[in-house]
Amino acid sequence: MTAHTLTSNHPASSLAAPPASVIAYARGLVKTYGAGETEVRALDGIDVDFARGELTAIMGPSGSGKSSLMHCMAGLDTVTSGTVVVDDMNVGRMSERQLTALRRTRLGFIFQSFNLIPTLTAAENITLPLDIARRPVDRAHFAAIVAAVGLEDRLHHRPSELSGGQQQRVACARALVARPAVVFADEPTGNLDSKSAGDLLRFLRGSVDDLGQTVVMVTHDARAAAYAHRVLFLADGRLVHELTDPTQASVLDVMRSMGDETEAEHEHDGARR
Ligand SMILES: Nc1ncnc2c1ncn2[C@@H]1O[C@H](COP(=O)(O)OP(=O)(O)OP(=O)(O)O)[C@@H](O)[C@H]1O
Repeated sequence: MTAHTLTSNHPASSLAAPPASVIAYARGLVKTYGAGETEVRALDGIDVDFARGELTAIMGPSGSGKSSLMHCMAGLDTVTSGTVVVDDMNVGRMSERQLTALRRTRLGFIFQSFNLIPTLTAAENITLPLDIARRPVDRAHFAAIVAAVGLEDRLHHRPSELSGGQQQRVACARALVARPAVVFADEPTGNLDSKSAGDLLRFLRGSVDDLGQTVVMVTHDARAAAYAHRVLFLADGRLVHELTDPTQASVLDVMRSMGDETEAEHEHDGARR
């Protein structure tokens, strides 16, 4: 395990070009909501690199900017200032049409609430991004992903006929089927029991280790973060800490040192259950 406090929120590092192993990065990323007295600075000058073929977790107290960072990186929200590059594309300079195309063809998404189409079967939900983009389905890749998430005998079921864990595995398969450059997962285990959460996290980590996928995951859960190669910690819209090869204990230690006692104690109780 390696831990260090980050000091990269300064202008000089904004000029540093990332190495080729970086698939997505932000430089001087600022995101504000509202204006005048009601302005909220959700991201306060973030410099960050996301390595190709790694699972990166983003943690931090409620309101620290985790979702804002993910949404800006994924072209789901506009950037106030700074640069965001994903898969060699400057997300901040793209039109809404280009962003839609980027999200459909180069990015995968997994949300806490699964976001499946209720009238489609599991198989149809999984291939939806390719069908919308009118791209052919690589049947061998489809079969490999479906087998990896253990959904072979559920492909013809609709979401209402699946458990929460199975629905999230469908969402995972959907995120991976188009071989995206990056999968963004926002609290993917937030609605799952601990067994289903463990299954999903093992699968996500496996997609990185076995398929070379890149995954960026926002989570409150120290157990989930321990599946990552690297954990980034946000506070007040800044990157304040980073762990490589984290364990649940090392993540909880950082959360406590950041004063995130409530979350840390909650996680500790959860770990004992
Ligand atoms: N659409 C919005 N309009 C106004 N303020 C917003 C909006 N979205 C986020 N914020 C504010 O920006 C800050 C960062 O929010 P963000 O959702 O990114 O934090 P978070 O770390 O993901 O929080 P949580 O863990 O509670 O989901 C918060 O102060 C939040 O209230």
